[in-house]
Amino acid sequence: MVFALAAYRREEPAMPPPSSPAVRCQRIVKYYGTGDTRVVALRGIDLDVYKGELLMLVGPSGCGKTSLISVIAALLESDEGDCHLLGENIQRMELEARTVFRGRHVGFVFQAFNLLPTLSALDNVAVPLLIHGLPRSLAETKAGALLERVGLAGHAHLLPSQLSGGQQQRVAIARALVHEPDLVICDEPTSSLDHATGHSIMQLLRELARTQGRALIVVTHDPRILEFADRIAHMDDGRIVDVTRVPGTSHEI
Ligand SMILES: Nc1ncnc2c1ncn2[C@@H]1O[C@H](COP(=O)(O)OP(=O)(O)OP(=O)(O)O)[C@@H](O)[C@H]1O
Repeated sequence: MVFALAAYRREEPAMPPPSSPAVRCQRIVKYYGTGDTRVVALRGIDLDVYKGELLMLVGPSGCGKTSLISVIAALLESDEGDCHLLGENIQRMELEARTVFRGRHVGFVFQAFNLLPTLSALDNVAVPLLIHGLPRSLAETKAGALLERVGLAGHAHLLPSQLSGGQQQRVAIARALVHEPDLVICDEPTSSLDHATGHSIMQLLRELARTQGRALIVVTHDPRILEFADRIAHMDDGRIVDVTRVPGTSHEI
């Protein structure tokens, strides 16, 4: 499915032109299963994603979006081709090095928020920093600053169940960004939110990515948020069939 594009407004300051890509996929092929039951999920994907860029990945169910972001994040090994993240071929790394590299450089935002229900908003955001070995007081200071940045300074000590869906997604965004990753991967970040909340979440994601030069990949079925993209990669049957540049973008790649 190829989404129609309308005219878009641009409010953020222009970013400088990108240099080397944060993500470079070359001829990525992914199979599941063997023999008669083999499914070809990715059929030779070439894709670059640049720092400061928001790339949306769209297409019908089963076209390979989840497989592609999983290969990019090295959660899934491809069967052919290479994927470089920040110039590193992470698929070729040992498992432990790959996990450390992913933990340091990639942040994730999911449709279902995936917050830990017994931890406060502050502690949820601090978790990645504690995992990276930061002292608790420093982790909490950083987490608090990011909660403030996403507009939830007054909600730090509330549990996820005491927050609205939009507020929970803001906490999830703060958690995804607190360790300052170079790449943020968002899987359907707005699909459980109403239109206005989804809009404000996308605005926040784009601002936080752009001002800090991060690369953002957003998988979505939600045509209402396409206006936030710099580029839209349309997938079908394991291929990228079209890449649309959204009018007004400052990136000349
Ligand atoms: N673990 C698996 N085992 C077998 N086949 C799989 C597996 N995961 C995905 N597939 C198949 O691979 C193809 C691509 O799936 P994928 O989940 O990447 O698509 P998608 O575009 O993310 O779909 P959706 O929008 O529904 O999440 C589909 O045909 C799917 O059925």
